[in-house]
Amino acid sequence: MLTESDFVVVANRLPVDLERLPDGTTRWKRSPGGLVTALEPILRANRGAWVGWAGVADVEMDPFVEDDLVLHAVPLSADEIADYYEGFSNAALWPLYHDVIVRPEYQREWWNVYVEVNRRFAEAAAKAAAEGATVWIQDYQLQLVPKMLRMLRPDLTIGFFLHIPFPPVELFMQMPWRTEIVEGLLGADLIGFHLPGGAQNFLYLARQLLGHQTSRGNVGVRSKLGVVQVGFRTVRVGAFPISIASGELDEQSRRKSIRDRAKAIRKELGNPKKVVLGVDRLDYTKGIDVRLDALHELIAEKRVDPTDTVMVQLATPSRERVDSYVHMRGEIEKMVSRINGEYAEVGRPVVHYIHRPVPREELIAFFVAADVMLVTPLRDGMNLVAKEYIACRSDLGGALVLSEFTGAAAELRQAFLCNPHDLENVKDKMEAALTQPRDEGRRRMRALRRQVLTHDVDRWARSFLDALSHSGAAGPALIAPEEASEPE
Ligand SMILES: Nc1ncnc2c1ncn2[C@@H]1O[C@H](COP(=O)(O)OP(=O)(O)O)[C@@H](O)[C@H]1O
Ligand SMILES: O=P(O)(O)OC[C@H]1O[C@H](O[C@H]2O[C@H](CO)[C@@H](O)[C@H](O)[C@H]2O)[C@H](O)[C@@H](O)[C@@H]1O
Repeated sequence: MLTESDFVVVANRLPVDLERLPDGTTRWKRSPGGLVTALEPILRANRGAWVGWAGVADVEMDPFVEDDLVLHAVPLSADEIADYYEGFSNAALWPLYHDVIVRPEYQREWWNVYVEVNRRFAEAAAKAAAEGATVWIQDYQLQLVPKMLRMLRPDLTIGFFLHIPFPPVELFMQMPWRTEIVEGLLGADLIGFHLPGGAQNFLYLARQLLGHQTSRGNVGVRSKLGVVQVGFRTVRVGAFPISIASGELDEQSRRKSIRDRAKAIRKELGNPKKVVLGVDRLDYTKGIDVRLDALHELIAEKRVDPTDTVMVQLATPSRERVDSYVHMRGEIEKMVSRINGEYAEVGRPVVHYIHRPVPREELIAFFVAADVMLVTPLRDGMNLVAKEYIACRSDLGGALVLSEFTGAAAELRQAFLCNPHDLENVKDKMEAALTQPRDEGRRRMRALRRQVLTHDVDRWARSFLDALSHSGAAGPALIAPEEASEPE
């Protein structure tokens, strides 16, 4: 029988996905995102557990251990996936929080199921947590869990982190269940956002919408936390920009096998003078259409030569049953065909488009191979791809074109920053990145690397958890991994 844990992470997804194989059997596939990499040492040192959905419908099982982590699978039926995940999370909250790039749909039935599923996650977390434990809830899919969990388990220290932007107040006010959401979040002891702006938007709502007393000064980055007084409880609000396991990626990208593969990729692309790369989930927030439009016009204006420049767009399928994603996929694929139809030669496409996830090592080789990385979201909470590209460029080569509307732009100031709503500006920045003098490129990349290598995901997790351990109702601080004895 598994014991209760002193540190529990609650996220929509488990760090493993259950795969159903053609012969009817199943297996767990590890999906080592940045979050699990960052939290693994703390999870291990604190008898940690992870509560989340297995990625497929109707998985009901007792808690189990996988790769030394205790996993609690929260079952979701096919209808719940449609209403809670595809519906309320990804067709209402996601577009609302990303500047209503597409119109959010506020369906009452989706909301009811969102409440029900949040309750199930809260109950699972309450079961997994030991007396006085720390529970860290992740992201927009679970905004009601902090309050629900506090009602079930007032002894816990509860943190919440939002991975996507928290929208301007005027947009948030569209949400029919806006009061419930702000109240849900206020169940936490510490609420984290990527940027101070998100934290300040939230403080304003806590004050104006719910009438709580709040601090009024500016929130800092990993400093100067805001405060909301909720009865006798003090809730803290702060900005903690997430990052990647940059040291590990730097090390991997230096390996000979990766360098050789990067050369081979350039060769397979026909050894063009310039390789331009995009790497995204296929999501309308990512501005894949913006960069294709820009490339198309640059070629038409003869500012880019399609015989010596090649673009590769790696696009992981995402949320494929949500209408806006289906529509956008069609649009992107038309744009790729149009550019190739007008400018490609037989056997030499201008845009290579791959609608599949790429294995990690291959992805790193693409980062090493690319002269220009295009990250052009219309809005993005952080954007880890931008940081991954930089971590992979120990050669100080390459150039990053980065949208000002990403969280990453606040830190990566030496990138070619662009406004994705201004196509001429995107074109100018792409051209500047393609033609930058070598020394300027090295200077920019050196500064970008200094930022990314000193601010890794471990620092992100520690800064949040340190602030949480110092928050009002906090129990004992978590054990730092180096203080803990080795697991048996
Ligand atoms: N085509 C792809 N193949 C493999 N991994 C991908 C692909 N596209 C994105 N990824 C990975 O998914 C993660 C995306 O994180 P991020 O840029 O923060 O955006 P989001 O979480 O919104 O998708 C990165 O770690 C990136 O390397
Ligand atoms: O779980 P999915 O629906 O397949 O979506 C994948 C994840 O997308 C979002 O990522 C965000 O978090 C990143 C890390 O903080 C950040 O860099 C990025 O800007 C965000 O978009 C989402 O927030 C996650 O919950 C999803 O799992």
